[in-house]
Amino acid sequence: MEITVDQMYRIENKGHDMGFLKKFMMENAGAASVRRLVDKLGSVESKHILIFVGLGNNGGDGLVMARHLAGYGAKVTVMLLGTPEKIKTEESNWNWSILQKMPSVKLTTGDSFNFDFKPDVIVDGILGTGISGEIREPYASAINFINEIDCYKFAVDVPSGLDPQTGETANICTKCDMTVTFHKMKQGIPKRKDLTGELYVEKIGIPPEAEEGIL
Ligand SMILES: NC(=O)C1=CN([C@@H]2O[C@H](COP(=O)(O)OP(=O)(O)OC[C@H]3O[C@@H](n4cnc5c(N)ncnc54)[C@H](O)[C@@H]3O)[C@@H](O)[C@H]2O)[C@H](O)CC1
Ligand SMILES: [K+]
Repeated sequence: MEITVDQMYRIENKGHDMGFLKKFMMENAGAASVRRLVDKLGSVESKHILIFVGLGNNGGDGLVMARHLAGYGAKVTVMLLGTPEKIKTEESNWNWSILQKMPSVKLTTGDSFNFDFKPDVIVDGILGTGISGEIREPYASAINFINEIDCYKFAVDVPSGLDPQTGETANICTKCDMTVTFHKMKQGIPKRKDLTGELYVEKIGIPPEAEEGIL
């Protein structure tokens, strides 16, 4: 069953109000994404993984992935597209503060993408269901950078720039090899397999009762 983006937000909020907090949904989203990635690649040990994170909860899922991937022995670099004070939600902030205590993960911020390594994998945690309008900077430059590099590309929830409701793209959009979306498929995503690559839906622990009155 495919659902709308509006239904997804309402289910998420209802689950949160039931006490299954968004930070737990985010944890499960990031963990499920890493499991899919590790299943696909076999091992990520010693692989250079570059994770682009936006300031919303799509970025928060990317921060969770950074912690899990470090646990699998990957060399993880996080590129936060903005300054830490601008991180929008409590759950993303919480995950950022954990990474600040983890020297195994390199944290970078800003809009200059001069890395001293060639990534084996890029994780796109820039924009998810919160996208609106044309892509603004520095997100636009990050999306262009991702599309110009030759490596394996993983999209968190939806390739950034793709509207998960309509399947239409903004001015630019990442082209990925795998996309993992959460809870249930959103209507626009499967229309664009050319951008998502392999597409999976993962449960993130939201009680089915949170759908009552919404689906
Ligand atoms: N489905 C679930 O139950 C869960 C989903 N999770 C993840 O959360 C994101 C949605 O998070 P949200 O904070 O609502 O939105 P985004 O991260 O997509 O974007 C937020 C932020 O981005 C800015 N923005 C919007 N449009 C543009 C644009 N065109 N150019 C530049 N910047 C833009 C704007 O400021 C927004 O505030 C979902 O996709 C999942 O990945 C949860 O982690 C767990 C539960
Ligand atoms: K994304």
